[in-house]
Amino acid sequence: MYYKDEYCWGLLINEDCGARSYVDDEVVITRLGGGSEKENGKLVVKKGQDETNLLVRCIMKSKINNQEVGLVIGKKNNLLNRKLPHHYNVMDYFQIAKVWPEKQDGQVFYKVRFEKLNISKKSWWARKGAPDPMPHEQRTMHPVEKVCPTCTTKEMQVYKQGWTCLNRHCGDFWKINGHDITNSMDLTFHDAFLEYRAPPLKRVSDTPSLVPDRLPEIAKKEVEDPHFYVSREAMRGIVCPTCRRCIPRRFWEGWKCADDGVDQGASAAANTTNKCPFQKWLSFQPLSLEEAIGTGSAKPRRDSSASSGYLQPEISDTLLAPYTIHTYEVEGAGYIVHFVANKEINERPGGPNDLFKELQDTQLGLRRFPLIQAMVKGTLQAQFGVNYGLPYKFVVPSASLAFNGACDAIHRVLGRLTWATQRAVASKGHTTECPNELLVLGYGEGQKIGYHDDGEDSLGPTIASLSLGAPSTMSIRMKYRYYHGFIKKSHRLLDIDPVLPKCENYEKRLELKKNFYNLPETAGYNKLPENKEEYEKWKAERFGKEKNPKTYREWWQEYKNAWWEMYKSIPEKESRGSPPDLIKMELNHGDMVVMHGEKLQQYYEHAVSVKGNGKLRFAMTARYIKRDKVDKEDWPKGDFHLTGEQIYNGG
Ligand SMILES: O=C(O)CCC(=O)C(=O)O
Repeated sequence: MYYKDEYCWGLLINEDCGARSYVDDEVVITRLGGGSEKENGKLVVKKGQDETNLLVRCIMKSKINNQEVGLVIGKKNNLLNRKLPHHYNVMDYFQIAKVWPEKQDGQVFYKVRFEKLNISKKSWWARKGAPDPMPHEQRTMHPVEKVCPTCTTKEMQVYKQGWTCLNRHCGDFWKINGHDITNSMDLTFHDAFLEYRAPPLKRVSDTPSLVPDRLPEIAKKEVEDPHFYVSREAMRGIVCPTCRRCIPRRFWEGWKCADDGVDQGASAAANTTNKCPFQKWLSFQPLSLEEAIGTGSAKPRRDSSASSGYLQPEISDTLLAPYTIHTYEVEGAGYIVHFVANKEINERPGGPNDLFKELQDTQLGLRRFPLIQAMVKGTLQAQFGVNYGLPYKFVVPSASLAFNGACDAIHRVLGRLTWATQRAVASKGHTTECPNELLVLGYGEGQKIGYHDDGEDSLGPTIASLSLGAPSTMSIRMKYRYYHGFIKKSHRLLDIDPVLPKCENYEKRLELKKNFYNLPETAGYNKLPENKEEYEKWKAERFGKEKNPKTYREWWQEYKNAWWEMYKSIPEKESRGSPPDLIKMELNHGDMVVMHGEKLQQYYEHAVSVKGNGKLRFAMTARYIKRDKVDKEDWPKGDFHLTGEQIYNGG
């Protein structure tokens, strides 16, 4: 359901709309989603709904206030017995004719009957050969109505099998002729219930078209604003004027309807190939640095972490001058080095100011990739990207470009990040591999990348990034499961819990763990097994011998009980939310960040958002990808040879 202000504005009907779900040329009946699970291929209602349920509240509010609802039918919905043209197909505006509770698997849940608003016109999804619709005034069919003898509610007959009271608080609810409906699956809708038409809805608002034509407005905006292409509005999709398909803005250059060049996008998910020739390329005028940064974006040279309740960095103006260096020690995980740039660094020939300009003047091939973990398969990332060198997770291998042949700016960025990688790690007395991959991300107005990690097993432990253009904030926090000690969805306790410093209930959790492992009281968190191997070794030593009076299962059960006892004793407000940010870094034009430590990616996650009204930001992130994790034929893509000015020495 798409809802706002507790109004239902739109609904997607896809697979599994529940028992008796129904779609014809004008009527749609569906259950309000949520609370059911598939068991042996059958949808079983596990959790009931009542009037306090958000979806029920939204649908009721829309019904009472005569709010029309836009319906979208998904390809997986087979109630129409026809092949639908797209993955998701906009039907039309509907009115909510009836909302009522039903009972199944011992749970009460809600159903909705929608009626198409404009019934004077044949629906595009109407059966082949269906006659023209009858005028509204000739539709006289109406279901029989009865007054419930127990609660006096007047109710229409919904089911063929007989009349039932649909007031869920009445003793006669879900009874036919005084008998409980035991097998609700046998019920069918009465013909009159399907065929009656509610009085036409007085439309309350000037509802926008469900298939908006944005092209005239885009043409106007492009004339008014030479930087329209990075605006929020320019990031939205359009409807193809040729084939009526929704086209997301997949390309930096604009919109293209055909699927060519889309490897894992929405069309791949829908398993279709579209060859429509329509494309709309935007006009581009490069942004100056001032325009990209935007007005009103404060430019603190110190991280927020340096001045508030976050993890404090160690600050040095001399370590790698002219950069100011902020070093964050993330105990038990690794470290983060923030290279804070300044005017002198940025203005040097070939430096960040020049790079920002050159990157805009180059056709980089930026495009939006599908999110790896998306609720709806094929959903695209907000920002645009292009990958150089060995392929990284966002792209299919063939989409990564070789360093050889990349423009000079890319090589200079690589030079800077190679230098930053080596120097940051050397400042802590370590060494690391040089990068062989570079991901360029282009962010438009207000865009952000949500919390994620770069912790794939194909990656080395060091990640370096350079920020150009608009300022942004990088936030780093512990992952939910490590912060709380259990998995969010299943509430399953972590068997290998590292009990990291600053996690929730640190002391109590550490004490329980030390008891569990029989560790001395003085032992720190770093004595706990950290991986499966260490854990299995401990388990074999302790429980492998017959003489142990307790089995591992009993031991674990006792620990689990004690853990949840401890958890229950903590006020809910303090213990269930998202983990707090540990570090907040202000990334300004020319800044670089190096994260080092495998565990940093394993236990922590980071997010970056463009600040204020910043309009354009490039983030260039260099990593080392382990060659053996990549197809041999892609290896040459990671080879490069820097010459002259491309080699950076920190000036
Ligand atoms: O935008 C940035 O600075 C960082 C991008 C990022 O998190 C990534 O590439 O994984």
